[in-house]
Parts: sequence; C-alpha cells; structure tokens
Amino acid sequence: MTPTNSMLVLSAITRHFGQVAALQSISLEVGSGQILCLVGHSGCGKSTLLRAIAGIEALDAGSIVIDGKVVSGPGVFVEPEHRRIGFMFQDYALFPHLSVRDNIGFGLGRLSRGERQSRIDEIVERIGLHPLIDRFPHMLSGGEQQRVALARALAPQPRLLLMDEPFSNLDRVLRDKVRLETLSIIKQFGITAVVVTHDPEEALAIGDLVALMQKGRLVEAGSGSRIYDAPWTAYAARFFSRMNTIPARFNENVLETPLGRFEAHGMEGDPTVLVRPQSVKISAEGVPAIILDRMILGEIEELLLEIGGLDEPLIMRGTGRHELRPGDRVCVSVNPRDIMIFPENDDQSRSGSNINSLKPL
Ligand SMILES: Nc1ncnc2c1ncn2[C@@H]1O[C@H](COP(=O)(O)OP(=O)(O)OP(=O)(O)O)[C@@H](O)[C@H]1O
Repeated sequence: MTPTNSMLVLSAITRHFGQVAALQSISLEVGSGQILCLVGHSGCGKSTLLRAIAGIEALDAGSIVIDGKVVSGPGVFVEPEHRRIGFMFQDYALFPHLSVRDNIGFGLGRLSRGERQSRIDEIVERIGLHPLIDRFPHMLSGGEQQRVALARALAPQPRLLLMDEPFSNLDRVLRDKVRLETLSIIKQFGITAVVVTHDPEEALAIGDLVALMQKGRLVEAGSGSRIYDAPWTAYAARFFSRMNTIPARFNENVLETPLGRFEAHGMEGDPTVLVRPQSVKISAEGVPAIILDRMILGEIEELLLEIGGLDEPLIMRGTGRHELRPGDRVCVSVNPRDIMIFPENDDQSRSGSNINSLKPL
C-alpha cells in the first residue's frame, strides 16, 4: 500500500537502551486518515516506537516526519506539545477530580472560554457523551471512560492520534463493541491513528496498515488481508494464526511431505512448510490418520490427528461437526494452494510466489 498523502513517515528509526536494541531501523509510511496498527509480542518495541512518534523518546538515528514536517531527525527535535498529537493511554488516565466536561476541556487551555466551550460541545455531540457530561470518572463504566478519553484526545484537533493498548482494560464482549465505536469515531473524524496492540486479531480488525514487530525490527507490514492470507515470513504466518509445521524437503521438483507429494518446480533445500488447521480436510483421497482427540470450542470443532512422519499431532479445525472418537481412522488432505512455503531456517525472508505453483502428484 503506498499512501498518496502521507501523514506520518518513519525513516530508519533506531533506538538503543544500553545493550537492548529497542528499535532497529524501522521505516513505515502512513497515509492521511489511515490507521496503523503496531503489533508484536511483549518487549518487541511497540511502545518505544509510539513514544518516539510522540516525542517522549529521542532517537539514536533516523527521522520522523509528521504532515510533511520533520519532528525528529538529525539536529531536529520538536517538543511533544508542539507535535499536535493526541495520546490515549491504556488506563485512560482521566483526571479523577475533574468532570467529564473538564476532562475533555483539559488540553484546550490556549483557547478562549467561548471557543473552548464550543469545542467541548461539538465533541460531546459527535461522540454522544451528553448524558455523561457532569459525571466524574469513578461514575463511568470502562467503555464510557474509554469514550471520554478518546474525546479528550480528539478535542485539541490533533493531526495524529496515538493509542497504546486502548482496549485491553475491557472485557471481551465490551471490547468488540467499544472497538467498533472507536473505529467509527476515528474514521468520522478522518484522523490518522497509530494503535499499539499485542492481540493479532485486533490488529487485523483495526489496521488499514498492520506492522508486525519482533525484537525491535519490523518483520513485515501490509494490509490485514495481505499479511494474513499471504505472509512473507514464517514468523508472521505463525503470529497471526495457529499453524501446523510440516516436515518437508524438495527432491527433484517434488515437495515431499507426510501429507503428500507435490509438484514444485525450481525449488530446493529443506523449507519451512506451514499449514493452517482450517486447511486440513477429511477426504477419501488423503493420507491415513488416527483421531487422537476431538474438542468442541463453541463454533469451532478441533481434531487432533496422528499422521505417519509427523512428530506433533496435526491440528484440524472447522465449523462443521464430525462424529469421531479417539482411535477412529480417517484420511485427510490439504489443498496445495493452502500450503505455505518459506525458505529454510529463515524466518525473515520472503516466501515468494511458490505457494500457487504446487500441484498434487
Ligand atoms: N527506558 C527504558 N530503559 C531501558 N530499557 C527499556 C526502556 N524502555 C524500553 N526498554 C526495553 O526496550 C525493549 C522494548 O520495550 P517496549 O516497551 O517498547 O516493548 P513493547 O513491545 O511495548 O512491550 P509491551 O507489549 O510489554 O509493552 C524491551 O526490551 C524493554 O525492556
């Protein structure tokens, strides 16, 4: 995705804390009105990157450009309060002694009394906070506090909204609802946002651009559908989805695996081969398997299968139901299109276009 009108450009951003390389040459470009989602396991550098954009963290190297203006770079450092950035924290950080109205108005000190009032009225109207306006934070539910925090961050009309794990304090049911509401408000305001999360599903649901980080590096970035459906790296494939790892090797234009032999021209070596549990099907033409376990996880049925040549049980998942018991014998197969191949021992390299060139033999 190449944004036509970039609101945020990060170029080779690097930041060390002693021996720890918290950010290693991160480059990203976010278009105006887009939502960038930073995702990765704990300690991968998401918050450090968010703080660097906010100007709370200095850079060792690289540059940050917001709306065409360098805010961090060689010899340049614009203070956080002059970056026109809205920041929303995980715990919302509402001022407990201020009403909702005063919380929202807190960052509007530079405006006249009249302007401040009309800005608060406008945001209260657009976010639907009227009934809460005179309450104090302790009188609000988690979801309401989240909306007030969002209103407070948006009131000064920032160019960029930064959100650190904004939904992690909410229970699952409320989280989905608040997330939808928040997304609709962000889109309605047309604001560019950077959202940090450690939740793969949340990243895919929210981000126009999803950036996966690992140990201070950008593993890969792309739209949610690209990064999920056609990951460039085994690391991303495994991060966004449960995966079966299938031992495999190329042998004279054939990929040999315990799930079958596939025609694979021009490939060599011992690759990393991954198959999603939902890509495994019970089918008469498949390889023999023994049922080890069957679990109903609500909508999803999960089967664990023993297959000759596999060290670990093969996981199969789907929304259908199979009346099978441990010890039953079946045959399973995988559509060659659903087999993901990555170069051997190389989590960071691209898989290329080889996935679609496989044919069953
Ligand atoms: N001020 C600091 N001093 C020393 N090390 C730090 C500092 N801030 C972050 N780090 C280190 O930098 C790395 C990245 O930290 P960061 O908080 O950015 O990760 P994260 O992905 O946001 O993690 P989490 O999801 O747990 O918040 C970690 O190894 C962390 O220990």
